[in-house]
Amino acid sequence: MAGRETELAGEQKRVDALYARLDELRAHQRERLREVRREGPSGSPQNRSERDAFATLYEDRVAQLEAVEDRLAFGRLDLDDGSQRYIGRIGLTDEHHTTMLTDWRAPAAQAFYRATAAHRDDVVRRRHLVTRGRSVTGIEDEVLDLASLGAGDDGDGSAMSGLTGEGALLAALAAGRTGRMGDIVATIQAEQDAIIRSDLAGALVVQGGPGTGKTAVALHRAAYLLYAHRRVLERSGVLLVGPSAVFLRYIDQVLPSLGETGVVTATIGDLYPGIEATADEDEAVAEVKGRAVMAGVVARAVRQRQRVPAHEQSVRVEGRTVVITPRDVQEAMARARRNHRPHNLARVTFVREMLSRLADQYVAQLGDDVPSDERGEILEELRTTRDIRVALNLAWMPLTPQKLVEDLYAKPPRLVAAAPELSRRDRALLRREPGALWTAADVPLLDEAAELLGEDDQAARAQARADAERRTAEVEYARRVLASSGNQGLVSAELLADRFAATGPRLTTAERAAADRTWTYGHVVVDEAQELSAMAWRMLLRRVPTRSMTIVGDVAQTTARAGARSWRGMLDPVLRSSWRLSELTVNYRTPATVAAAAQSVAGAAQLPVSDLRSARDVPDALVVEQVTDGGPDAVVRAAVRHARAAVEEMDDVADGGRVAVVAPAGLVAPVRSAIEAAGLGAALGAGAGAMDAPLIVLTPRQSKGLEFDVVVLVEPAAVLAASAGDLYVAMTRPTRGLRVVHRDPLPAGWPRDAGAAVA
Ligand SMILES: Nc1ncnc2c1ncn2[C@@H]1O[C@H](COP(=O)(O)OP(=O)(O)OP(=O)(O)O)[C@@H](O)[C@H]1O
Repeated sequence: MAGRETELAGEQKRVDALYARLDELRAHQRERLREVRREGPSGSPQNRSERDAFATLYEDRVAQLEAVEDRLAFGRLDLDDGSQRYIGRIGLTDEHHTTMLTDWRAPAAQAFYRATAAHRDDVVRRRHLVTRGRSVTGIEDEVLDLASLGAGDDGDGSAMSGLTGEGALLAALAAGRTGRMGDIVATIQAEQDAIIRSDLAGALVVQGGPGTGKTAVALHRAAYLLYAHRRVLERSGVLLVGPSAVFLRYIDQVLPSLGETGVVTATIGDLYPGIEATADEDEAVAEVKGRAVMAGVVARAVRQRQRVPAHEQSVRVEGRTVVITPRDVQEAMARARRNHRPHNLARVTFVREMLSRLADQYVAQLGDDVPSDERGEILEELRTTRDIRVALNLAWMPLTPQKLVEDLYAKPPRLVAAAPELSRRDRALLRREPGALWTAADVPLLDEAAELLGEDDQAARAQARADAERRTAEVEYARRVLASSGNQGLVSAELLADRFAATGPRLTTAERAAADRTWTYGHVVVDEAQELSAMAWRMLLRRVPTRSMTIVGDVAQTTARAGARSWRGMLDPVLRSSWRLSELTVNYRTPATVAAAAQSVAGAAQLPVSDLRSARDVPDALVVEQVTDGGPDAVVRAAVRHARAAVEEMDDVADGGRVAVVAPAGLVAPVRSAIEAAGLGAALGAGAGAMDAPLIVLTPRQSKGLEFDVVVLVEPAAVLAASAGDLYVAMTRPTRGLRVVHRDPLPAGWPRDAGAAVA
């Protein structure tokens, strides 16, 4: 015991030194910030912009140093040469530039996550430090150099072989949920670490059952890539795509806690700047819109706006007649298409060619040689003649993506012509009045249309050239400023150039990227990727031409009808075979009893479930109550009873505790009303901040990707009837307990002995 106390005291001393250094750095940055601010608003605009840029820089750095307060240091490696290496949230050096703390993402930290007794990587001992605030409250050692141990001791003591730092891990898993996802930086497991540090290049697909840490791994990988490839990714940006706004809010603290704030987060519906996809949509309609054939439908719809007239048309211009002939139109079209430019851009060539042909007719009637300036006037006259304008528009209509897609939905003959491969029923599903709100499934179609239509981008291209030149000059200037101010290494010249606001407020990379439909990112992370339709994949791949992607999901949890049933089926057509697959196999969330029941039910429903081992079990994790009498409201009343008991149970959970009632869509409103009627309304969350409240009522679909301490699941058979994936998702949300209330028989595959039955 005395040995342990001594060890703890030793670690406390070391941790104190690290926090002291952190405080020193914070004070230093704050002082620099004060100095910059003290200089006031005088000086040339150039000086002012430079000062503002440094002020923002110091503010960011202070914020970053503040964000690493919790568990600053969490590990120690004892190495063969007798040295010790402390692992933490960021790297720290002392005033002599000697390393005090190694960033968890640095190559030197990798052994903390990967070393095993079989592959020690020079590690004699791995130590996990447990801290609360700035106090060291525990240490947990794993001795990897077995020669230094007695026989029979594996130096690990894990209940399940392969888990590292089991005590710290189990403590993390058992902690109460707060409604926000936390980082796992202190307890990343080896199979997760291999994915996190996998190469930047190419598309990496991570398949794993529920609770295997896919979301956690995806976020830590984003932080790792930004660390390891900062130069490239800071400039091009990283995009993270998630399934819903609630989900994005659930995860929004993880990257900042890892010191990264520049990642753009979006749902598929957010990816077309200027379009707000707010309307809900029937699954069947979304499925049709998501089919790969819709790319051909949109392409045909565009092409059908290029039409050769059936007859000649004579037009009077200034007392003379010119004739628009089908043959001229056809030839002008052929010329316009030659460069394969998008519709609206090729149209410029078409119109120019047609006007030139009409001008030839006009000039021929004048008989004399016509000087070139007069030909210009004739061209202008023809261009502004109404009948000619109408005829040329009918032949080659200028279009916005919105108009094209809206017309497809609103004008049945257009859809018949563009989509012969769709059945009458499918086409009827797409029918919609003009002016209706956009849905998430419309966005990939609009994006497809935007690609094929293009914008008249001459002005935009000139602007882009000017911007690029100015940017090069600014980066060069920033480089000189960094060199002369001794700030190299703190920030890249590119980032500092972003901050120089010489011409009004300048946007960060993330802001610029989010506002630009044609932005191409350096890396894209997709979570719950199994839900994306074929059309959504096409859109996403346009955002990342390098195909540097992290794609995480579980094809057994697919609930969208347009989503993936297998990765190969969904990704081969868009990525060909240029993607690699990794699997996660350990469930860290759900108690083993609940996970086993969910696997069994999902297997019976023929879902392609992955192998899954569970890191732990919890006593009485599964409770089932069958309601046999009392009318249809009885199930709702039983759900409320369980919800109340669970919320009360959470009072004893340190640091949080969240309860969700997951019910079939038709029962959500009755459950909500019953909760309010029972006086539990104050605990109930709603809107964007719903996850912050102690209690929430959700459909299975809305619970996707989220987790709660206790889930009360209402009528699993009804959930299954809508979608087997929905039931698998709903059953695998709790970290402590699943309470099931039902009248209808339990779904096939429900283990007979699973769950303490309540009468
Ligand atoms: N190495 C780890 N250490 C501590 N906690 C972990 C670890 N890996 C995963 N977890 C925790 O397990 C839970 C599930 O993780 P996560 O949500 O990332 O899983 P998922 O695979 O995305 O699940 P789903 O497919 O069900 O959405 C989270 O609370 C996460 O913090």
